[in-house]
Amino acid sequence: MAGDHRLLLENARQVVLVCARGERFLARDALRSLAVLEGASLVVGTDGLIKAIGPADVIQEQFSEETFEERIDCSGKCILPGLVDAHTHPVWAGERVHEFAMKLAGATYMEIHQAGGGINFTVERTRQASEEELFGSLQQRLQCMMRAGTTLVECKSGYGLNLETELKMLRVIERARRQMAVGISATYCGAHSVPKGKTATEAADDIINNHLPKLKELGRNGQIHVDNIDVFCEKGVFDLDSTRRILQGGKDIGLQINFHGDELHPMKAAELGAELGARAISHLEEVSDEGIAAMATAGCSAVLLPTTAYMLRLKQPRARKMLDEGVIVALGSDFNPNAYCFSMPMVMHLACVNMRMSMPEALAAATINAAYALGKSHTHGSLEVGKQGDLIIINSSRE
Ligand SMILES: N=CN[C@@H](CCC(=O)O)C(=O)O
Ligand SMILES: [Zn+2]
Repeated sequence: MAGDHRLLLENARQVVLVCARGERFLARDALRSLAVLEGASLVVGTDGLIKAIGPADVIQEQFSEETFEERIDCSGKCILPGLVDAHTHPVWAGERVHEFAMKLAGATYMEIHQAGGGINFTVERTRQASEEELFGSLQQRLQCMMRAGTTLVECKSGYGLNLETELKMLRVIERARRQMAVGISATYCGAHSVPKGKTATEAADDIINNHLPKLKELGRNGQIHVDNIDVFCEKGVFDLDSTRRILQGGKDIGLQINFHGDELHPMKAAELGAELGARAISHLEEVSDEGIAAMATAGCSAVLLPTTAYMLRLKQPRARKMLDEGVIVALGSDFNPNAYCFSMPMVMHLACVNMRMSMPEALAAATINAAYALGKSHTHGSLEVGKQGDLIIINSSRE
């Protein structure tokens, strides 16, 4: 039924705005208390944007003459912004359950990787898979994420490594972006691993000379929209020099830098990211003190991935140190064949228990700060007038 507005959420016990003054991120003291309204209503317009939020009686009075396509009685319930998942690898074929058994028997992530398993195992299977098959599994995975409250998700390529398969993955992500009711930030991750038969330098040359020009062309004519460039900067994968060249190449064609760094070995990835103006760096289990300070100064966000440290039995990233130093801390599920988690609530829980983040810090990290990591905190990540009407209603009266 047509109406003046799409949606009226009435009389919620609590509306957790997260922030209310147009903040692009929350850090330091701003994380101590999030913006919350009690006994409030919220209106979403036909354009999908938030039109009004306020005390239930004020909204009722203000909109008394207007019609809504849908009204939901939120008495006794709590409204939150949709969750933002800042790091996922959701396009792939081929299970890696056998590797879980190997890890349980003592093998490390890198031992499996160097023996041709891990990412390169998934690359083989993903190269063989049809676009239709990849789209079908992506659709199902995104639906699972949405059911757990995610409304904006970063999606990486990176199981193709050659141009043909990287483009196939990016087309699949583009199709989901156009067809599905979830926000997507697309990341080109052609430097996720060094392909068989190439050195890291050769792979970097191929990316810079062949992949990036093609992405630029496809972006220009509107065929594929890519937001971010990623590299797995790690000992035995891409060293600091190759990482720098690839990220700079991506930045030169207008992509935001958002990469894997300082995960298994200290690489000075954080220092590099700060220098290059990176939006975000993920993992950071092995980040240096200098790297943390550089990220705080540069406004480069840290995307922490509690499922990785849990799955691989790594030491936890130093979330408390980062928060104390003023780094913008965000969270991601890292959904991939090695860390099979769709749920940002589970990620927030692990962040609280294992990384010692407070509940408000975890919620900000999974909303406004994750949106910042994707360059989308002007439109996503909090409930404020003019922002996207992405929200979740939970049958619980309090934040
Ligand atoms: N560390 C690199 N990439 C992924 C793992 C991908 C895989 O193992 O397939 C991560 O973020 O955890
Ligand atoms: Zn990753």
